[in-house]
Amino acid sequence: MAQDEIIKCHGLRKTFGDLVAVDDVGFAIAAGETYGLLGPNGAGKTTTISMIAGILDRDAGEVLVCGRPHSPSSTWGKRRIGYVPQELALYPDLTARENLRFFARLYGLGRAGARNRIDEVLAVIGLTERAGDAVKEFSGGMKRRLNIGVGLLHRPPLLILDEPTAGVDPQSRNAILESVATLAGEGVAVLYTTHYMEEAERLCDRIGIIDLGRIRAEGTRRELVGLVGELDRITLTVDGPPDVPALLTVPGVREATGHEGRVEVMTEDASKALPRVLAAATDAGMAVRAVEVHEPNLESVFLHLTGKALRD
Ligand SMILES: Nc1ncnc2c1ncn2[C@@H]1O[C@H](COP(=O)(O)OP(=O)(O)OP(=O)(O)O)[C@@H](O)[C@H]1O
Repeated sequence: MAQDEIIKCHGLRKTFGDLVAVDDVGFAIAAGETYGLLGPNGAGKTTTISMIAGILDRDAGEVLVCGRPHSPSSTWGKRRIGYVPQELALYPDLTARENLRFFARLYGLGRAGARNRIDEVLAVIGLTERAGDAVKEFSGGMKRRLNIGVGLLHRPPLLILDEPTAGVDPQSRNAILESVATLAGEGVAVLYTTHYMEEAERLCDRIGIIDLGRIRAEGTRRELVGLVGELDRITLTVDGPPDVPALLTVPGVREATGHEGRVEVMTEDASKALPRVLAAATDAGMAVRAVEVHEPNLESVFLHLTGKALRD
């Protein structure tokens, strides 16, 4: 195994009667890396991570946690996984701290160790100030954050989050995304499922696009976009007719087209090409009035791969 590979799975398959919910799914996640499973409702995300977490039997395939085979009966692996399902598992009449204390005891944390860890976890999920309030007074997003906190108590090297921001308020959504980034920064491997393209783009180092139970493509955002041959587009608004041939000589520019007042430049990486394009435009005597950059997103990749939109 690669030295810092926390989770590796391959050939995962699960059927429910005639329905193949997950088919030949595999990926690996290193320490400190956030891997996103991006796909629409029913794509097979929950089924996949349930098999990895060891709460659902698989029909085929293998899961390795820190290099060791993992199965639903493996407590060694489960101790290394923090699994946060979509459903909340909290006691509404208890405070946030009491909930964490209860679960810390379940995990077998000693009293003193638990106290420190609970404080750390409350800070990570941004609920320190509300620690003494009953959970029934919390917003949906705060409950979701506390649920994540429960999954972190035993310091798992792998954190699995199932659509953690679905239906939460923007403030909690942001807090959740920031917590995940902090945890990854501390070396936790994160497996994150979502059908929000923006979240996958913002948070995930690598993304597996899943549809109808299969991973259709995998890579960084840029790799995925490159896979379908999509280019970044820089649009310049200029005075008068543009000098298109001058822009075509700029390194990194693949295409340029223009007409009175406007020119469009296609490039593999707009952030690299933009300064050069602007310099070339100025050198060629074009007066640039406005610049617009359009980078193709995962929505267009998903559409290209599956022929349908990520969200209906
Ligand atoms: N216990 C089950 N029995 C029968 N079918 C199931 C079961 N669990 C999941 N499925 C089906 O398997 C497919 C994959 O479902 P899964 O929940 O893994 O998708 P998902 O990508 O997580 O979607 P969602 O975001 O809606 O949870 C769906 O067609 C679903 O209806």
